[in-house]
Amino acid sequence: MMKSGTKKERFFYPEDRVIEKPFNWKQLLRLLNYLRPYLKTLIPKAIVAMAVSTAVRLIIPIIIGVYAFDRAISGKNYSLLYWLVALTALLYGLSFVSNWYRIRTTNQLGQFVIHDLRERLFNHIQYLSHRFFDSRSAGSILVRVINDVNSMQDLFTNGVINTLMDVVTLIGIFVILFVLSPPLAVAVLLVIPLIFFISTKLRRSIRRSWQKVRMKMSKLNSHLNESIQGIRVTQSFTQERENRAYFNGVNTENFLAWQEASKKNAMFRPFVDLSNAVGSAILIWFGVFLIHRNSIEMGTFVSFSFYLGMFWGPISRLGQVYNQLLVAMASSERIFEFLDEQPSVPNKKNGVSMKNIRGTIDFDGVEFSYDASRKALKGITFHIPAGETWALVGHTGSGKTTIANLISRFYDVTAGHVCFDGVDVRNIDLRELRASVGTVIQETYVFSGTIMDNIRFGKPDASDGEVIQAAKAIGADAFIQRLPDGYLTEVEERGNILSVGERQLLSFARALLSNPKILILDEATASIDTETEAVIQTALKQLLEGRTSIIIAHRLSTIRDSDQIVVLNEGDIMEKGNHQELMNLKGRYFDLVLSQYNALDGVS
Ligand SMILES: Nc1ncnc2c1ncn2[C@@H]1O[C@H](COP(=O)(O)OP(=O)(O)OP(=O)(O)O)[C@@H](O)[C@H]1O
Repeated sequence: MMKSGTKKERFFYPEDRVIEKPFNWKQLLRLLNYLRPYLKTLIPKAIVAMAVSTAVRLIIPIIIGVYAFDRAISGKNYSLLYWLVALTALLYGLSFVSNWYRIRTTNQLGQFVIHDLRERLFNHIQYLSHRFFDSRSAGSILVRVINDVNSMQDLFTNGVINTLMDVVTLIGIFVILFVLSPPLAVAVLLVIPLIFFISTKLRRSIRRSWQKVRMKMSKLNSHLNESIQGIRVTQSFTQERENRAYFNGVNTENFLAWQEASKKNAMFRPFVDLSNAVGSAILIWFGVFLIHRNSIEMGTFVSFSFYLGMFWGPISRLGQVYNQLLVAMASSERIFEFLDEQPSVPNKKNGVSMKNIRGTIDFDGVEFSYDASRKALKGITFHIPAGETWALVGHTGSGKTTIANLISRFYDVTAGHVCFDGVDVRNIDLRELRASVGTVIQETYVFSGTIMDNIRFGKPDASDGEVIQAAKAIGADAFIQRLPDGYLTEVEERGNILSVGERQLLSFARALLSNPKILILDEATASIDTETEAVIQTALKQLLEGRTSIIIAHRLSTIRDSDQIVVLNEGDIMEKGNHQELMNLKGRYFDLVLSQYNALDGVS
């Protein structure tokens, strides 16, 4: 029987996301900086709207209590009462408009800030180097750009302006209560600690429980996603039962977390009612006592009951803002961590222009390590004259792709130099460098869009005619014509409707159209059948014409005509020469060729 520990490892989804972080002033200021573009536009509008609605809310209880009750009704001054009713209606109207305007502007403000932040984050991530993506899954990056940014929406929409409004309202209420009747004010304020407890402690505990539910839910999602994506492998290895057991486990965890959260949630409303009841009891008991003693008038009592109802909202929201802040601290820390990440391959300011590159490539004592523990390249030196085609061969893991990665400067060398036309790639403008190097890799990425768009990817201004010409030259036209809408067929992300070989042809056409001076074909013909290969061998000749090319291939038949073949072994060059020279040498290359022919003989 399989040990449960092994089982857990198979489906491991880290729950490393800390939901809350302690309050940090510096980080808050950095966050608030995102409000800066709106300091002269939306923020003043929101503040004016907020001030008007707060003032109206504070005034109305006095008009009703002190003026309507004590002056107009007690004094039987009915014309005053009519005026007061009209005034109150007007003020409520004003409050309605200003509130609507405040909510609209604060929502806009929140959306703008989130939009800016997300745009900035995405832009920044786009320019980060391969090393960054090596150590992170696409999912974890996605979570930061979507969820972490989203979780700050509340803070920017409701947090900033509403906090100001709530603070002003609370101070206003306190001042008015103490002016109206200090003893009754003290008595009524006794309820505040209870409200505070509910709105912070209880609410936070409820919120954490819901967060736990969300985390379990996301674990469930991850597993579901993996299960569906890998269903073919699961079924072929008959692992459905294992899968189901794990899914049931996570599903139950999710259910239990939900049960706990809803139990706590159920306590919230009764506690709110309790605090209202306690407040009203104090007001009635002590208020009536004070009326009896003629210390306050009826109107003051009425105003107090209005204000008592107004406590709950601001205090509760202020408690919530604090919680929002703690969540924003955690999310913003993760966002800033990405924003502070500098590309490990920096673009040099005023780098050398490569617009008229000839295309010589030099490796001079190049060493490279992906991680400190082992070297992927151990001192490689070669000189590729412009326009030549070189092939890299060698066992899996011998460093072929690494050489290609260094030519495109996806990584920087650990020691030595990589030069184009004698200029170290670190001194060349990165955009121009990458524009000069075209790469066709085995796992061609197909973007959602039409076939036409996908070929046009490397040269967005190419005309339809140019695209079709490139596809024809590479022998891709035939299969494209067979698709339902030809060049206008929509291919989903990752191009599931295309075979691996077809995707490969697409990327050849893409490379031909972008017309790079240096071309790297990394195992590019591996998934193409021999018949198609014959077609594209001819096309390849055209593709390689006038460019410096590096072909990485396991299938040695594709590289026979290369000017030079470099045989790599564990990050070192073992042999170098053209096909005939290396065959005469009867060394590693000879063995490789022989073993491939023997394998083919065995098949036939
Ligand atoms: N992103 C990476 N992070 C860490 N190590 C890596 C990374 N990419 C490759 N390696 C390691 O570097 C070594 C060289 O890998 P490279 O991809 O250059 O081999 P290759 O000759 O192209 O192999 P293949 O023929 O299988 O494509 C291997 O040992 C590999 O495990």
